[in-house]
Amino acid sequence: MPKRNRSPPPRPDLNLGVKPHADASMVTFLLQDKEVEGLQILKDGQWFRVPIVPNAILINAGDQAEIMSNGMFKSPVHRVVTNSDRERLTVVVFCLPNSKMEIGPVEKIINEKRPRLYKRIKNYGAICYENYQLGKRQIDAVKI
Ligand SMILES: O=C(O)CCC(=O)C(=O)O
Ligand SMILES: [Fe+2]
Repeated sequence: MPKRNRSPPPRPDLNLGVKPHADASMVTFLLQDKEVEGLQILKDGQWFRVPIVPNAILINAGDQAEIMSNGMFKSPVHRVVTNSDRERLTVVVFCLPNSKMEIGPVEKIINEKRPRLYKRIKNYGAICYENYQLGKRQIDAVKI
C-alpha cells in the first residue's frame, strides 16, 4: 500500500504534518525527502529527530510486528513536524497481511516467562482506524 506524504510549508494559522501515531502495518518502508527533515520518534517520553540518510530506505516495525512478536519488536510512536519554509516529500510503503487473515503472537515464543500480551485479531487496520480517530494508541485495543 504505497502512500506519498507531502507536507507543504505551513501557514501560521495551519499546523500541517502527521500527528503522533504508530503504523498499523507489519513493516513500513520509508524513503525520506532528500533535504527536508521532519520525522521524529518518541522514546522514553522524548522526541528524537530521524536524520536524513540520502537514498536510504528506513524500515520501521509496525503494530502487527509488535503483536506477532509478542512485544519483542516495538512499533515506535512517531510524528512529522513541518518545516517553516520548505515543502517535504516522502514515499511510504506499508506492508500488511490480508485483512481476512487472523494474526496474533506466534505460539512458539509464548511461555511462562513471556505470557501472551495480545489477542488474536483480524483486520487490524479497521481497529486502528477507529482508535486513531479517538486519539488513542491503537495497539492498546488488542492488549490482553
Ligand atoms: O513522512 C514521513 O516521514 C513519515 C510518515 C508517516 O509516519 C506515515 O505516513 O505513517
Ligand atoms: Fe507512520
